[in-house]
Amino acid sequence: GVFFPPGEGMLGAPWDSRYPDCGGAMQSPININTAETVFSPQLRPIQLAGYSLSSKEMLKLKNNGHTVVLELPELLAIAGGYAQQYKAVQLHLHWGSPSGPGSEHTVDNHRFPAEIHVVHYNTKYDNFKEAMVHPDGLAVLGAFLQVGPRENPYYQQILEHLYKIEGEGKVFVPGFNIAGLLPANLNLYFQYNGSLTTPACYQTVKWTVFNQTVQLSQDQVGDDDSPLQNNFRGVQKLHGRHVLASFQ
Ligand SMILES: NS(=O)(=O)c1c(F)c(F)c(SCCc2ccc(C(=O)O)cc2)c(F)c1NC1CCCCCCC1
Ligand SMILES: [Zn+2]
Repeated sequence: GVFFPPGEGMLGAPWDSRYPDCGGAMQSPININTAETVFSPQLRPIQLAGYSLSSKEMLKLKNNGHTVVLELPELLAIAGGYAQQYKAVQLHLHWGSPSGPGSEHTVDNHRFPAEIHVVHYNTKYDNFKEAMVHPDGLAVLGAFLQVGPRENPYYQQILEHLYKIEGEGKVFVPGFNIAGLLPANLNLYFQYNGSLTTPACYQTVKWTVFNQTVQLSQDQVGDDDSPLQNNFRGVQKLHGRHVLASFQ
């Protein structure tokens, strides 16, 4: 299923008529205007723990009608860069179509071909359903995907199974080093308080958007017959929020 026009639900009605938070003042995604980011030296490098999974671990890959979701074991955790501990829930992708790019965040109004989101929840709550309604409940690591000369073997571990879940299906893929889906340099990032970019748009996400991009081959970024296209929400107003940067 294709996503509906940004900010609109499947019935053509704006999301916030059914989900009030979708009309809130701390919504995501946003355009990151690099001239207005605030350098914050206290932002430490993001550290990942437990991301390198054995191929004995089987991970569920499913097409939920909006995106492709890889469910992640709670073994994966953010071990640095956030004040509290967060454990992984799932990762998913946002992409465009042959007619245009599909990242959710933009940088200086530049939209990238695609964007990966690795969703984590704060372990002071019992599970992500409980966590996602609390302001410090979720942490999402976002990275932009760009077209490069070489195939990305880590993304290939997911993309090679997509044809099996064309409809709304699921398949199990062997574990691999999930960190390979993110940029090599986790020190350079933007951070701000925002929301889920899909209903119910809970304003409970501390977003980290990496400055370095991930390279995939042209074939990997998507061809015109991929079933899911343009599943990104339009950028939202900052309403006075500041975007922090871990670098100058
Ligand atoms: N960018 S994002 O993180 O807001 C996001 C999106 F933009 C998304 F578009 C999605 S997929 C659309 C929502 C959805 C639909 C079906 C199912 C299911 O059948 O399991 C689940 C979710 C999507 F799954 C997510 N991430 C989910 C948000 C819903 C639940 C909270 C925790 C998991 C992260
Ligand atoms: Zn997302």
